[in-house]
Amino acid sequence: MNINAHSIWSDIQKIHNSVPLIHNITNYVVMNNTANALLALGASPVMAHAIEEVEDMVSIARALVINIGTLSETWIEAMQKAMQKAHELKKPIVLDPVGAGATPYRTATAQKLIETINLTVIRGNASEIYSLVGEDTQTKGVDSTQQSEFAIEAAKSLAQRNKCTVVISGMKDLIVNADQVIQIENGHPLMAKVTGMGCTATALIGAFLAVNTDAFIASAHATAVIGIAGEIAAHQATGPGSLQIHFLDALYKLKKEDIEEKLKFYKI
Ligand SMILES: Nc1ncnc2c1ncn2[C@@H]1O[C@H](COP(=O)(O)OP(=O)(O)OP(=O)(O)O)[C@@H](O)[C@H]1O
Ligand SMILES: Cc1ncsc1CCO
Ligand SMILES: [Mg+2]
Repeated sequence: MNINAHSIWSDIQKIHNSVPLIHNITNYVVMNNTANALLALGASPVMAHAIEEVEDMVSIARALVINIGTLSETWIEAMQKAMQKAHELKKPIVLDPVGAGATPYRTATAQKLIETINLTVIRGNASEIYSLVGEDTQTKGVDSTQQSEFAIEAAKSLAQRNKCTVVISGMKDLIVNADQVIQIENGHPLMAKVTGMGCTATALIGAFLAVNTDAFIASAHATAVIGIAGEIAAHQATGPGSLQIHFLDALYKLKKEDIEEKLKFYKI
């Protein structure tokens, strides 16, 4: 399977034209960042975690984004309820296992959510993905202690076992399913100095899943777009503060020519 500027642009246009509602159950830290990124991309975000409304919200949404960044018991219940409804209605679900591998509670919760139903995509950094297959690793809070390649076998087995796509983010981004791997080399180190860039990648994957039923390609497209927008933003920014602002503007103003010029990916 291949991705190119044309296939990425075609998905972006579908997002612009259909403005898909993306239901996010996400953490307090990044709610504002990920909602703004979804808007800049052309999607329509809503953050809703009350157990009383998650089924109704997911029923009108085109994709569900689950993020365990600031979890507690009632949130987990709401996540499971939303996931079950999404599954019933055949809507795509993307999980961000934030901090899995940092505490047993986070690792066990992420694993429990994965077992709840078949997810469409799981995206995390290398430490988080590695921890999901029961391997002992130390995630440093929400940050990875490993390079992306470290988690590739874990990602493959996770993808195979759960019939899903797995995205490992970091300096290199790896898009993994049972029988193929794409490496995307867009992005900039300054992105790791802004909280929630990974959570933003997960939310954008949600938007691409809403318009593209091929989860592997949709994930690769979203990952390339965040990397390219991050690269453009980093060249204009003087530090993490201005990077955030420039990132939203770059995402909003992204052109097909930018993708043609900057897209860097390899099949491995
Ligand atoms: N050193 C780097 N070089 C290039 N891009 C990077 C680098 N580090 C992170 N990125 C990019 O930043 C984005 C977030 O990836 P990262 O692995 O930092 O997520 P994360 O650890 O889940 O972050 P968070 O928990 O803060 O949301 C990805 O798009 C990734 O490609
Ligand atoms: C810093 C932080 N802590 C919990 S969630 C979050 C956002 C980045 O993952
Ligand atoms: Mg993360």
